[in-house]
Amino acid sequence: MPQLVSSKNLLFSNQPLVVGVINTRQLLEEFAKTADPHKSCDLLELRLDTLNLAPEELRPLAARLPLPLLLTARHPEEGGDHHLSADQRREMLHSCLDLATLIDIELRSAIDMQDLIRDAQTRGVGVIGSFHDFPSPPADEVLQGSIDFALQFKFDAVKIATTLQSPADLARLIQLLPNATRRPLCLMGMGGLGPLSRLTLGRCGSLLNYGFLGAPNAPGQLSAPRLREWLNEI
Ligand SMILES: O=C1C[C@@](O)(C(=O)O)C[C@@H](O)[C@@H]1O
Repeated sequence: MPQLVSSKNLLFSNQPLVVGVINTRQLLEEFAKTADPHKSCDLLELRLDTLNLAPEELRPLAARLPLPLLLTARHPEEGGDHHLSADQRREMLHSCLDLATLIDIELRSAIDMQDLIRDAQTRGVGVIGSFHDFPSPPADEVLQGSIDFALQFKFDAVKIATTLQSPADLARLIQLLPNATRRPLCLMGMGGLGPLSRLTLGRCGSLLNYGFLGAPNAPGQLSAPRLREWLNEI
């Protein structure tokens, strides 16, 4: 069954949600014209760093997108495009904050971006604290420490994306989920075990599960429609 999630209750969903990534102008234009996108995903992530559009170009298209929006302007050291400075990323997020349901801020930028984080939360925009560790999952203490930091900083959800080298790495992520009672957790693997991890973690309680709409923007992503379909089936 496709899920109809209102912006307000999104972070309280008791079902795994699928995030479709929009990272090209072509996809942005296509989805701005789509009347019924509910089959493929529950919300759309706009990768502002990859799109790198001026607000005058971006806003009219973003305003026509038919699903709740998650805005991301990724830090260059966590996979962000165009080597954007903190000021540029803050400005990108700020210029579209009124259109957002959620924004994603790396935990490493929490202090730099704290005014934006509190501004967003005051306006009812949920803020995800994220951590991307590409080559392999860090030690359990680092994973748990990131979650604890995010909770102390009052992020509304925590997201961790990391390459998985073995099934044991996937098991370590699964074990984090039962501790997530205080805030939603969004966990995903990348690499060869990425697809399996996204299904398993989604079904074990990971809230936001990313899939591609055009071409993958991370190794190990499934397409959003397939992720949606398989999560519904298992
Ligand atoms: O952080 C994430 C997760 C992601 O990297 C993935 O692995 O699907 C895709 C990114 O667009 C998003 O910002």
